[in-house]
Amino acid sequence: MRSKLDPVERTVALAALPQWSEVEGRDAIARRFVFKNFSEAWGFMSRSALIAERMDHHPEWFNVYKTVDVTLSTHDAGGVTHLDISLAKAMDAIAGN
Ligand SMILES: C[C@H](O)[C@H](O)[C@H]1CNC2=NC(N)=NC(=O)C2=N1
Repeated sequence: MRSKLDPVERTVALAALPQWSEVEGRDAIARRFVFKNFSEAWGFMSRSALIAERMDHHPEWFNVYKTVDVTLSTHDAGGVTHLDISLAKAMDAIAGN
């Protein structure tokens, strides 16, 4: 779980996450979530935080009003692992897409 995905695993995993993209110059994936207002954005962050804590795997994120920019990478592994893919899927589900 905490080892980097091989190139084939990575291609397959990212194909299932069309809203996420590779980060330039870093082994990480990122997505922007835009909600109706701050309350919706904060609700998303609260729910995501509970999942992240349960997974012991935490997002890097930046919130301004109704926008949440999320970057996922496994620091221990120095890149994208199955934990990032799982958390990305969970965050998509929480956001409803
Ligand atoms: C001790 C604890 O398990 C580690 O520090 C966990 C916590 N959350 C983490 N989150 C992320 N994104 N990467 C990690 O390597 C990581 N490591």
